[in-house]
Amino acid sequence: MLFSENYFSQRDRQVGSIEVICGSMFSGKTEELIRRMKRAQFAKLPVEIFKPAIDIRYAEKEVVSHDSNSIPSTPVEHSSAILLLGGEAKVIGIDEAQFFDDELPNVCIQLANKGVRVIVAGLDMDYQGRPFGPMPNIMAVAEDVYKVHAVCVKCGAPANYSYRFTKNDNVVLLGEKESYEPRCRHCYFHKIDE
Ligand SMILES: Nc1ncnc2c1ncn2[C@@H]1O[C@H](COP(=O)(O)OP(=O)(O)O)[C@@H](O)[C@H]1O
Ligand SMILES: Cc1cn([C@H]2C[C@H](O)[C@@H](COP(=O)(O)O)O2)c(=O)[nH]c1=O
Ligand SMILES: [Zn+2]
Repeated sequence: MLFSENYFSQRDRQVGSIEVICGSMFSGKTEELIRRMKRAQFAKLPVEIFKPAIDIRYAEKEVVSHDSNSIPSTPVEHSSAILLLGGEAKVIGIDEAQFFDDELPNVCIQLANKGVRVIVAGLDMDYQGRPFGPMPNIMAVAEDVYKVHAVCVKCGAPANYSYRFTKNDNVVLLGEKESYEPRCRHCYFHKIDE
């Protein structure tokens, strides 16, 4: 059984927790976040989902996967807004966490300490293979870290890296398949057929 489905039955207390879903682009992070949030809704738990306001790729007020699964969400500029807008939610989902500010780990800790199950999805690494934004610090304080993998577009192996082929050095560059592809370690570092 997943840790995430076991969280609220410890001696009749509602126990808060932090779960992280991480991996490269196209690895299924958003689908896994949506799956967990919908299961919480089936359990009739009050839920809220947040995403950074800059992420307007598919929809302004929805979290949308590359496979077009979606769930309503609230865009916020700063992580502190999650504390204000979380209300009475027992389960809080946060997508594209790599784009949030450095306060996000602290926000997650405060929520979990008051009994909220916090589920965070985000890129663990940027296009250069470096830890991305607040993700490493959230992973450090999480009870559970679940790493998912895409399929390497070059060789079909599990992909751990997001390869960017658009010439742009900014760490933040919103995009999809026109700018990025998932690659395994070998195909990422050997830059197969650039
Ligand atoms: N190379 C690939 N490997 C795996 N999934 C891919 C690939 N290219 C497209 N997809 C699609 O992306 C979906 C995952 O989308 P999503 O959950 O939004 O990923 P993430 O949030 O990690 O970017 C898969 O179910 C699949 O339909
Ligand atoms: C690697 C990398 C990605 N981005 C952007 C590109 C997309 O808009 C998101 C990731 O979305 P996904 O749901 O994980 O597919 O992040 C970026 O800005 N910088 C990067 O280095
Ligand atoms: Zn490969």
